[in-house]
Amino acid sequence: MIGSCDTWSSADAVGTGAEWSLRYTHDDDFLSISVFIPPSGRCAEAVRDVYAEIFALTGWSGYPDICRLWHYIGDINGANADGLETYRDFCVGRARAFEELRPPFGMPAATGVGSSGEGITVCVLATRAGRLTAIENPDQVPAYHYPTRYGPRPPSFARAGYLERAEGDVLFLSGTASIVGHETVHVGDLHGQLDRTLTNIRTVVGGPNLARHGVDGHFGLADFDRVKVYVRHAEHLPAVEAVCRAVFTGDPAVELVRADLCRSDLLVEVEGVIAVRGALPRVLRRADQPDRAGAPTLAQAPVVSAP
Ligand SMILES: O=C(O)C1=C[C@@H](O)[C@H](O)C=C1
Ligand SMILES: CC(=O)C(=O)O
Repeated sequence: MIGSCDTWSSADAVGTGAEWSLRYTHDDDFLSISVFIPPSGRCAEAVRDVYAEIFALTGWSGYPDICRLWHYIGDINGANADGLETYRDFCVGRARAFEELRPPFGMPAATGVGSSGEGITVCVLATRAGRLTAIENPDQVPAYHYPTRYGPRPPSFARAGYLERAEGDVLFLSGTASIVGHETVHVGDLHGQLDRTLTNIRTVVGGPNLARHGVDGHFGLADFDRVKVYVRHAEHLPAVEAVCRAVFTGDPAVELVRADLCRSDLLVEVEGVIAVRGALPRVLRRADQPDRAGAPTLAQAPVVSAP
């Protein structure tokens, strides 16, 4: 299973290019970046440096707001050369980038899961149009405030991001799991973790929570246009798929993949996207989801292939 990012093949891509270690594609509204960090004994410094490149590119390219990131981390629960879990090493580098470089946007929506390949693949979606609001969940401690029992530096992401734009708003839901406060709940219980994950999602996208963030909207599981589910154990995939297809009833493109997760006691994680008033932006559609005009599109959402 290799973490990878789709790159655009759509004829609508305005441009593609490479800068430093980054590859990018952009259209009128979005900049899509992908970068691979080769495996090493420790990753924090390389992660910090790659994030510095990402912040620089989004800055001078005129797409200043990072609205979504995906991180596919080889051996995510393994130990680095110092015995620190790889994910925690990754979080140290990312936190340093945010603290030292202070990007102009709020904490972005993100996903951080395992990849059975080596190294770290980072995919970024940035925009220049619209107003981006970071969304938190009142039932969860913001990840960037997690205590040090989860690592020397906390993860740097928001529970969701809400992008208000003239063409139609977009809600980006971060990878969401069975965490209440800052603790994993229902350890060892797949259905308990899935139920809590779905409850967290309903809370994040519900009207009262969005209103607390100054966003006018009320959504539920049936409003999702795309859902991606990461499941730690392959034998759990059928049961998780049955539940997800029963609750995400808005005919979304539900994808399930086997993947390790950022905490060794997590069994399942769900991310998604909601298009508000209109179609999903082309960059967010799956390759097999032609747009209404029938033109093929290639979504930015990365592909984490099953083993
Ligand atoms: O570290 C992240 O960016 C992250 C990890 C998981 O909690 C989940 O995938 C969301 C984001
Ligand atoms: C671990 C996880 O999913 C979170 O921090 O939200």
